[in-house]
Amino acid sequence: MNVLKNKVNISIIQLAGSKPDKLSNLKRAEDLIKEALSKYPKTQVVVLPECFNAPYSVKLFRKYAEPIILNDKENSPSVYKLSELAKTFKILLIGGSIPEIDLKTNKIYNTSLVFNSDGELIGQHRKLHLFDISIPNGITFQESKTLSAGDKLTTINDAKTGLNFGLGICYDMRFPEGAMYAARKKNASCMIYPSAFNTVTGPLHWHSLAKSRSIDNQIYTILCSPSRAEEGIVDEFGEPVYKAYGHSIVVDPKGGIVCEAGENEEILNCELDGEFINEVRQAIPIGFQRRFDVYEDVKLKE
Ligand SMILES: NC(=O)CCC(=O)C(=O)O
Repeated sequence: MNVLKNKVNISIIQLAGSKPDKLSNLKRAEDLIKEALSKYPKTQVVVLPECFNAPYSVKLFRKYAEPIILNDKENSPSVYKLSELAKTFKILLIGGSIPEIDLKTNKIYNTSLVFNSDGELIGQHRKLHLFDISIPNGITFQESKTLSAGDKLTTINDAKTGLNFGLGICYDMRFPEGAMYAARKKNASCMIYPSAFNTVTGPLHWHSLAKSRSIDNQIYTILCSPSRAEEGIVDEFGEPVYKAYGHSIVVDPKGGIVCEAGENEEILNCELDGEFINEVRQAIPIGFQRRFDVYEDVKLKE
């Protein structure tokens, strides 16, 4: 089965660590999308990082959260802006993630929204695995202090670009099942993870995780990070709250790095090639060689 018919051109935007002013974060995203399209006019898909519109801070998620209401510039400025950008620039926009408030339950989520080139919301993913870790002398972060977890895996098939992909947010990439589900059950050609690793776990696992998700499933893996400002991501008082790793990256279905950013703001661009996925799958045919007769208990149910 052809997993991706035509090549798809994608730009990954490593935006500056999100500042306390939401509207200026949205403006920065707009400016860099414009720049991406002028540098890479073939761009069909644009990806932004996790929590690109607000400081990535457990204490601040609620303050910055907005409901997902379409066409409501006042109450949902980020949703409005993402839709407008997708439509204006005629792109499939993976809008990083934003803190979302569900007005019915008052719960807060870390949510990624996807808009097609008509500005229509065609998918949304609430971070499924909350980033709760505590590494002695390293980093402690407890998203679950203020966030609730989503309860669905997300795959999105965009008819206009032909891109069928799985969507996760950052820590979700540590759980291989989401990528397995997208690739094996939904025939996705890539996994896209708006992310914000940090300077402790980034050097440890970032590249290995991207390569693992690709090699296991013979798909592309795309990780989009904020850039690493020297002072880190700061709150409204200028206090550092998080230091993002940077190194946004695209890994191909064979596990090779297609492109990788450094630590500063940067735009990556590459093509996703379905033919290459087919070649890798023919050369190393693990898709047909799985022994579910032996490990039935970990089989994804048909
Ligand atoms: N924003 C996140 O989910 C960070 C995940 C992370 O750094 C990790 O090591 O996993």
